[in-house]
Amino acid sequence: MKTPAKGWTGTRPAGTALIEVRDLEVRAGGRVISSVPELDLGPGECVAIVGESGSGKTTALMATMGLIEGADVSGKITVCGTDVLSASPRTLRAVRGARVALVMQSPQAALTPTMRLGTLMRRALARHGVKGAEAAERARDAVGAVLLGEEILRRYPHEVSGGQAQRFAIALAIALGAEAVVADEPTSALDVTVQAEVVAVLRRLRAEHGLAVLLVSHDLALVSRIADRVLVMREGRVVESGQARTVFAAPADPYTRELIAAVPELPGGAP
Ligand SMILES: Nc1ncnc2c1ncn2[C@@H]1O[C@H](COP(=O)(O)OP(=O)(O)OP(=O)(O)O)[C@@H](O)[C@H]1O
Repeated sequence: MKTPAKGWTGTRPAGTALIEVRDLEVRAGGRVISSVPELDLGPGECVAIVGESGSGKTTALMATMGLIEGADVSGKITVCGTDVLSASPRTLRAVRGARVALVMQSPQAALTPTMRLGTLMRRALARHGVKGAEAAERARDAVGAVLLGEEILRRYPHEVSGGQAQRFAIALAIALGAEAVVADEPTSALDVTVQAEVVAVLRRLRAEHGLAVLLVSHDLALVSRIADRVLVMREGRVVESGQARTVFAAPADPYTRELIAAVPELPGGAP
């Protein structure tokens, strides 16, 4: 029998997480800009990293995906069984391309402006060996899964809204068979109603497709609606981590209390 994972990460057997981070440290300019002692993301789970601007959230996420440049990264990072710090760029690209998808703040900027979304999806699928009728079916299913109509596939990036572009980016991940989405502030460029749509889509995909989500956000209200577990970062360190419900109901660290107090929608937040 496998040994259960330690601490707040729960009772999942060791080695079954999609993403496992231990003793991560990112150093730049002679200081530690981000350190995460322990982070596990299992199938269908949502883990959120929260904290003020500059606290090291994005750096932790980028290091996990093997995307840090100009800084030293140490520790142990495993994504879908791949040791990120020793893997070749090619292996890392394969993991990021298909099994774990990155969703950034402004997906529109990442879409080729002269290419219809359907063409873009077909090409991405073709790169992974999926063509013809199967590609068409996957594309239709994936846009349906993020609650977009099929006509989105005939549009160009400038013809869709920010929320639709964000959902399309998630659909692309689903079509490629991603098991996890790693999202950096996926809703911060969107207005409140559209943010709610993106959150609803992520929740649905977790429930129906078992999609795991690793989320960076400074939006605690959003995190409280979607995350199972949360890490609170300040000045490059994790000051508190645990089950989201527990952290939001009874924050142990004064900084977490401060963050929560600033959000009126949260219990414990200012009226
Ligand atoms: N390559 C680098 N070299 C030096 N400093 C860096 C580097 N990358 C990030 N930093 C610094 O590390 C700190 C953490 O940055 P990071 O972007 O991870 O914070 P964040 O919590 O995601 O903030 P935000 O919410 O504003 O994106 C910042 O002070 C940033 O300026």
